[in-house]
Amino acid sequence: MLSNSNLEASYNLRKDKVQKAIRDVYTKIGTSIDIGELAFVTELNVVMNLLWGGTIDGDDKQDKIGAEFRKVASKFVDLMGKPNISDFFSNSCQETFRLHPRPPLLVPRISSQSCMLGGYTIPKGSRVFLNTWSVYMDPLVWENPSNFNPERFLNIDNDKLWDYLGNSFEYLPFGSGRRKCPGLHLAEKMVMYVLASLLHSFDRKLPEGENVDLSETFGIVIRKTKPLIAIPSPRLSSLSMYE
Ligand code: HEM
Repeated sequence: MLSNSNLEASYNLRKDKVQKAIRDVYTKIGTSIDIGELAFVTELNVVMNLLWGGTIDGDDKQDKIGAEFRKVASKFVDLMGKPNISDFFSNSCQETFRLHPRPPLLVPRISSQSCMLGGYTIPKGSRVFLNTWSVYMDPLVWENPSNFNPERFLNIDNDKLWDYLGNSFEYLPFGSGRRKCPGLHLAEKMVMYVLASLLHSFDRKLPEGENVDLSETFGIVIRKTKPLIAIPSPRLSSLSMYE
């Protein structure tokens, strides 16, 4: 829309609007004029004319520009209504916590009284391990559970609150109840902040001949079997921005 050729094509329109502004000012000689408002209104008039097109009689080019502007503007409005990159980023963290939970089992609990759970009797005093990893990999709970799909957390069609507070039993990356992770708010912010800062500040590549290997080794916490080694290079325009 604002390419040189399009601006060139709208030269007559711009000239008209500026001339009109000059004429207006001329009629107000000797009085005070708000220059900022004048410039703003003139620019707005040009844009509005481009937006609705066909301002200059019989000039096809103007119609084309108007149509193009409308297309761009409607795409923009459409985009504004959609979840943005920051949603996608936090959804990516949520999905990472699901697909790669740090502790596969929550802290063990002891049942304070006998109860029935999923058709099983849990006698009073039993030590209970909650295997959240197997919940996250259960196709009855998560569609295509082994796929990395941040969009599943977008909450568009479902009323689930996918937060970290431990209220949805399908998703407990920081546990639930009185023994849930006391570091959750710190961890939530730091993971996002550190990851976003790294992505913003550096490009990265793998060492020669290496591939990304996501295999994991089970334990009290799940670890990557092979550490991820990446070679960073600066992305920001000036080295002083890293100080
Ligand atoms: C991404 C980072 C982290 C994850 C995914 C995570 C996850 C968890 C999980 C699942 C539990 C078990 C909760 C339960 O059984 O209900 C837990 C417990 C715990 N976490 Fe974290 N955690 C993280 C970071 C932290 C940090 C930063 C701290 C401290 C500053 C912390 C301190 C603790 C402690 C002390 C417990 C034991 C709580 C208890 O048994 O009462 N964690 N964490």
